[in-house]
Amino acid sequence: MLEVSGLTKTYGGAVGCTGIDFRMWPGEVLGIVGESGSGKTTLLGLLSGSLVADSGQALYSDRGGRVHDLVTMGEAERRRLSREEWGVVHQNPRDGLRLDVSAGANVGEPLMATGARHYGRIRDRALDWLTRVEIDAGRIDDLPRTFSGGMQQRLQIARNLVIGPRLVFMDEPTGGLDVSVQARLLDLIRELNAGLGLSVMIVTHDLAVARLLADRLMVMRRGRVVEQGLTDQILDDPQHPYTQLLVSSVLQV
Ligand SMILES: Nc1ncnc2c1ncn2[C@@H]1O[C@H](COP(=O)(O)OP(=O)(O)OP(=O)(O)O)[C@@H](O)[C@H]1O
Repeated sequence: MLEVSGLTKTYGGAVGCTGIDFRMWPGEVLGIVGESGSGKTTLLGLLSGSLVADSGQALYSDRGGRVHDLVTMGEAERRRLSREEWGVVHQNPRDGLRLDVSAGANVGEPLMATGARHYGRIRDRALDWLTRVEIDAGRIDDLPRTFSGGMQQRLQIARNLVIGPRLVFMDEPTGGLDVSVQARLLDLIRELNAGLGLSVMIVTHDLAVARLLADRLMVMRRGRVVEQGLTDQILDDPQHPYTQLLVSSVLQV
């Protein structure tokens, strides 16, 4: 579904990420781990369209089997893919929600953006998704600002998944949530991945989150991928000295 080679982004003289090579298959959860500043968010931004790469290639095969290079594709096509095939879940739900409209409208809007017009059906779909992410149906007309952090995060997930995306980018989706809320959210992401065959690229600095969710891991350091492979293999038998340090929790904060 995604084949990335030589992807590079610098900020002035500073390296964001460089020479990134990897592949991603449909239905897979790919975890990106590494210390702060290792380039995880930069990589996610390059793929999801919020940043522009300096060089490299990222070939994405869409639902219809058409291949697009995310580095060189036009803005109109990128917007179409964002609307119809991708989701982006931000660490801070406030970055991914509209706080001044109701929970129902937050979930309904992406449907309208993809052409849905029938109010009753849009509301039904929104209601269905609120229930799936365990938000009480009675809260459909409430503003997200009246929700707890965990509820806002689940609402952000519903807003992203209502259009039935193929690929969802998640940047530390459970960061800043307390442990029990985090556990429920991780269960939810797992269910959605298994139930919908959704592909997920998830950035986390938390190896326990990576272990629970990811089929495969990429370990980043100073803008480069130092090791990648099956999650169990990487965490149980790390080969690169940096991964060994990471796993032995010396670098975990
Ligand atoms: N807008 C920017 N301007 C200048 N440098 C930046 C910018 N964004 C990121 N960088 C630099 O690029 C490098 C990679 O940053 P990035 O945010 O991608 O890392 P990260 O692994 O996501 O870190 P964190 O876990 O702290 O979010 C860092 O050295 C960072 O200082």
